[in-house]
Amino acid sequence: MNALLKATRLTKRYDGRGGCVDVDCDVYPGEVLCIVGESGSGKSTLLNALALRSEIDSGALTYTTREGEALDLLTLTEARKRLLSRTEWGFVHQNARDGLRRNVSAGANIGEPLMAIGARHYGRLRETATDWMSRVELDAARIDELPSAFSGGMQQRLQIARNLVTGPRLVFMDEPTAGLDVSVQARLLDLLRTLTSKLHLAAVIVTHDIGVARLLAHRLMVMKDGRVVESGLTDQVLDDPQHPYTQTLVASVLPV
Ligand SMILES: Nc1ncnc2c1ncn2[C@@H]1O[C@H](COP(=O)(O)OP(=O)(O)OP(=O)(O)O)[C@@H](O)[C@H]1O
Repeated sequence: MNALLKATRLTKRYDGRGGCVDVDCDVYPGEVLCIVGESGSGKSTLLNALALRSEIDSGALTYTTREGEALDLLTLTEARKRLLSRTEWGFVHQNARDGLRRNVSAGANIGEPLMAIGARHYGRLRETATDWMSRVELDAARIDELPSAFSGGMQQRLQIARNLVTGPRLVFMDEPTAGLDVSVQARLLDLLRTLTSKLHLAAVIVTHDIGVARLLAHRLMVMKDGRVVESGLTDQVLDDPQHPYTQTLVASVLPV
């Protein structure tokens, strides 16, 4: 099976410091990859670089489209990047406020990405939005309410619906459950696991929470000081960590 997204020696630094360095990474169709590591290890920098949300210093990055076309992402025109992010990708922000439009209704938040790729039939847009409200376990009767009327966990569900409504193949998520109450977090993780599996969705998820990674990820990449120090199948990495840093990370969350 060919990788959907392939990064080779990807480097993004800030004035020669921080960021991420020489990262190799493959994401396969339907696979959930979690990037874990402590604060400042370079997780968000890498995620933003992979999702073309920041300039990359060096390395290679390719993506294979639905049609099987291998795109060199680093030489893509802005128009093509936009199309890619509207039709094949999603990006879920840690803070739902960054991924939702505050002054339009929940339904419009879900319908807008479809309109951006040409959908115009109001009745069908509303029907799809209603359907997606239910799929992310929101009360569809609240379709006309503004995002601010929903709780933090519900807003995150809305953001997920807005991202998935166009049927992307790859979704990037930056700490999607951070900052939520534990019980809200657990339900959201459950939903994410169900959706990624049902939709055969590939996802790259940044988290500092090993518990989140254990629940969601097929594969893990452990980062420290901007570099990947260990990667592999989730159970393998967490049950038999090889790098001393991973050992510390795993030991720090073992039940006492
Ligand atoms: N805009 C920036 N300007 C300068 N340095 C930055 C910038 N963004 C990140 N860095 C530095 O790059 C390194 C990696 O940061 P990054 O935010 O990618 O880590 P992270 O693992 O996502 O951390 P966190 O979990 O706290 O978000 C850190 O040393 C950080 O200080």
